[in-house]
Amino acid sequence: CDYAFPHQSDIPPWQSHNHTCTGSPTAYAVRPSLGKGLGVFAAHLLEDGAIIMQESPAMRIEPPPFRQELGFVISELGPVLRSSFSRLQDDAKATILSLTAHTTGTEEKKPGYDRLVTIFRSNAYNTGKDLALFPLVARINHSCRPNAGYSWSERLQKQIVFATRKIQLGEEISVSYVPLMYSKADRQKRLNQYSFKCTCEACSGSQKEIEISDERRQSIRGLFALLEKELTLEVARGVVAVKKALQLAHKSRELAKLIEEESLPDYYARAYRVAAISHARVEDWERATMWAHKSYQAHVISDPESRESQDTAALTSRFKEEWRESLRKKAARKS
Ligand SMILES: C[S@@+](CC[C@H](N)C(=O)[O-])C[C@H]1O[C@@H](n2cnc3c(N)ncnc32)[C@H](O)[C@@H]1O
Repeated sequence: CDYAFPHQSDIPPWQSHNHTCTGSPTAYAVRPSLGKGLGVFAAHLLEDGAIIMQESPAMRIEPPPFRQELGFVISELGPVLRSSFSRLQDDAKATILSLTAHTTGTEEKKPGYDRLVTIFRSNAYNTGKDLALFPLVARINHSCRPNAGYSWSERLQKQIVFATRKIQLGEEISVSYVPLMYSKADRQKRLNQYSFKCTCEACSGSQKEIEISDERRQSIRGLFALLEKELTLEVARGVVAVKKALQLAHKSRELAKLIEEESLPDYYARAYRVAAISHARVEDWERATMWAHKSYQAHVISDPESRESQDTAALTSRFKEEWRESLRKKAARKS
């Protein structure tokens, strides 16, 4: 049972230190997407985990405080944007101004709104502490069942977009703009910021399909809340605690299954980590190792040196060691 979990060789070549290529220029093509303006399409078959884009920000700002309920206050955001924009080279300014400014038709009449604010609001990504514009990534449309994920790489100082399942030649590449653990109606409320009615696969199914999807997403939210509340690396001891931990381990598998069934790649790494720790609590080291490694694989795509990659690599090694030790003890008892 000496399974190999070769962390280093799991690192995609484009993420290795001596790899200088910035991603295949032919992985995607930007062209019109019916009813959505421009979109990004696969220029050849993309395997799960394949890099699609790596892009440096054309503009990056440290935003004013995010106000609960209000979001960013335009009177605070506008001056920061204008000041940062004024310092850019002319070609960067032109690229930014060429991005689509999606408006609701009423807000541009509000004080402080201008084209730059609107462009930022409809195209910017959060990199953790900053807001940034990536002109190519900005052409990727939204789906509530996306086929790609994105992540800010602190090491590369780039936004990475990668396939989260196999993407066929000519298929549109999509990411999610909003948290996906909500019902169609709630997602649409959040998408109002981008002023479009989502017609993705998850939103345009039959009434029955939408109900099933809404229920699944609600269960996913509930399971995360339940399991993350109990997440500890301490092994459960005593009949009652073990019984409860076994139930939670079972629920963690249910969570991973629901997320895979609903195709929500943004949550894979998180759900697999929850499953790993839930199985470690009941000393099911084989499953704990397998889930930890799956979580690591989901994290390492975007940045092998991120805190999350390091954390899940460490968990995998630790659980693998426990697994080996438990097998040794079992063999000793038999002999
Ligand atoms: C970040 S931009 C994406 C690229 C944009 N389509 C373009 O032409 O530049 C976001 C805007 O694209 C459009 N969009 C994105 N996803 C969409 C979807 N699923 N359905 C309809 N429109 C969408 C909306 O107008 C939205 O405000």
